Amino acid sequence: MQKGQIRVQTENIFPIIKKFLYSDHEIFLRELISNAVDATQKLKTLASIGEAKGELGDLRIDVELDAKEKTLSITDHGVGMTKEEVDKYLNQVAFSGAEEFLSKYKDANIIGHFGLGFYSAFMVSSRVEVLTQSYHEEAPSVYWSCDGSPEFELYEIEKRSRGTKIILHINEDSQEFLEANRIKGILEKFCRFLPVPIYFTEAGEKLDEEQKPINNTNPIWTKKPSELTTEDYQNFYRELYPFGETPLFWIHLNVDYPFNLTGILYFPKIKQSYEIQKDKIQLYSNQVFVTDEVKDIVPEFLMLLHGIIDSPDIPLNVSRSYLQGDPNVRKINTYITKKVGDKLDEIFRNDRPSFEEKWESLGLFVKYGMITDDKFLEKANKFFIMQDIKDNKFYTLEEYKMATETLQKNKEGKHVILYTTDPVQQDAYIQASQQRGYIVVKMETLIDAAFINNMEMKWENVHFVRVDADIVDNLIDKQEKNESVLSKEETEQLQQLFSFELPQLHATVEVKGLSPDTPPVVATRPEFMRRMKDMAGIGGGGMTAFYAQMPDEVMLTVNGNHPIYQALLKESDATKKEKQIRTLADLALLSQGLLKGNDLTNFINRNVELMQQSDKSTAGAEA
Ligand SMILES: Nc1ncnc2c1ncn2[C@@H]1O[C@H](COP(=O)(O)OP(=O)(O)OP(=O)(O)O)[C@@H](O)[C@H]1O
Repeated sequence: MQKGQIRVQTENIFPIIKKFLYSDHEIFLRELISNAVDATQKLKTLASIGEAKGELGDLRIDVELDAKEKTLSITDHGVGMTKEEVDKYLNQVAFSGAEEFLSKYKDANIIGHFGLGFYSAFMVSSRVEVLTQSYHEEAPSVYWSCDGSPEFELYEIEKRSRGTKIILHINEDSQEFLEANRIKGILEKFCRFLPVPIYFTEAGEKLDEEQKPINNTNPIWTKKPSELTTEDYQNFYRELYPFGETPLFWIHLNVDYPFNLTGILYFPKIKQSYEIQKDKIQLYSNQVFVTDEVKDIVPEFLMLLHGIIDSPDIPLNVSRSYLQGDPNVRKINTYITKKVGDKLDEIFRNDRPSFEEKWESLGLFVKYGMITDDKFLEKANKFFIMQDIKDNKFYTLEEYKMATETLQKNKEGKHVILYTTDPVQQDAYIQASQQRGYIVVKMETLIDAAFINNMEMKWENVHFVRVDADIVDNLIDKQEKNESVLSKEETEQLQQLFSFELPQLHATVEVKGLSPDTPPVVATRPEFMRRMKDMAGIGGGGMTAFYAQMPDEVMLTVNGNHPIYQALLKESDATKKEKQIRTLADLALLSQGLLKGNDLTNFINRNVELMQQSDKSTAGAEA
């Protein structure tokens, strides 16, 4: 029997491991099962090149819980270890790097706590025993045991069958790991797609002939896309997210150079932007679950996708801040972005109707991507589409520019994209625009305000104008003059009549000669101010908070050419004239949703009164 001291630089590493990984003790099981899987895969490789002889047998891994004995054991039928190997791997290797270990794990924000390996067993055990038989048949079976102090025992034992059994004597602080449900939960989380079948049993439980492994050893992302059907992809999605709706489509990732990455990304169906859940992508490393916090690994805008990424080339034992600078991670980011762009482009070109049908969900990813990622923007410029409110027709940017070339270019030669954020509320303005032959597109989602601001900076020669930002004559700023039929005196008189106080509003009045079929008063809200208020509304920081405090800005354009003023200016009853003027202004405010509370009540009362008066006068005329 060999007794000895484990060679460590730091006297006792275990309390330190415990301290650093306090919240993540459960990963010991992932580490031990990963080792068992590695040992099994190694054996298969050796057998395939003729180095391991004889029957391989059932290469399963068994996790057994004995709550009475307070043990948890993991048994594999892999390569096993000789006595020399146990000495080399379990005694020396893990401990020689104690200092390196400590410096690595000082940063608590480590991605996967990977590479902690066998010694993580001591986080939860008061003693660890190893019984192992190497695939070299002539080598004797060995026993190793250690209680977490640097002392260990190592000796030969009676011949066992090939493989390794690790017995953990669960310590006082870790009794939770003696609960079957806790263990099942951990297995479900980390081992769901491991490539070797894993079985869980409790001591005393009757052995079930039909027992099924807890894992799916052959998840579809490891297969070739050509072998898979639509149904396979949809079923796998359901396996991952049992409550999810059928995804719109998916991308099968598969590269082996210059880095190794496989996986499937799904585009989920989204109806409302507030439904978006980030952190739905799971990161795996050789089929071992690592994390579902993929920030820094996946481009920000693609965090809205669902699915799985499996890459052994993402460094997992480093801190997140380090990860951003990692060249592999940067390449992976670029690759995924490119793949997503290509896929969208492909669907757009091959099946535009289906692309348009999915735009309600897709639009969100695409716009988010265009805002945050210039490489993606380049691609997306070709398949980004906008929908005409009139006939629901979709336009790409180029198509829109072409369709509006003659009517919607302003005096600087910029293309003016007219949009609505609320087709019901802005109906009057939309109709006015459409009468001019303008194309008004929908920009109704939460992301659109930011999107518009961004694209005005990124797209050349494009200017967005909300359909109610100005009177229809001025929406496309062409600097054309409208002649007014009113005399200078009449204009001044009108200006005077409209200059009453509007509480809570900052109103500017202007008398202009518009076409006679334009309403008598049009209320508009200047684009810039309104955007700032919208941004403040969704919590934009900085100056937007200041704009939130400001009263609503409104421009009242009085159409001097409207026939109503001919009669109104001649009205001798001053009160009646005042009331009518006020009502015209209120109607305009009403169409902008700016008439509220007391003003709205006054408006109603005043109108009823006006109607009664005209009733009386007609009644009087009849009498
Ligand atoms: N179940 C096992 N069967 C055979 N060999 C094993 C087994 N478990 C551990 N070993 C040996 O012990 C070595 C050290 O294991 P440990 O888990 O500490 O590190 P590792 O697996 O090499 O790397 P990682 O840091 O990724 O876990 C392994 O490389 C392997 O050679």
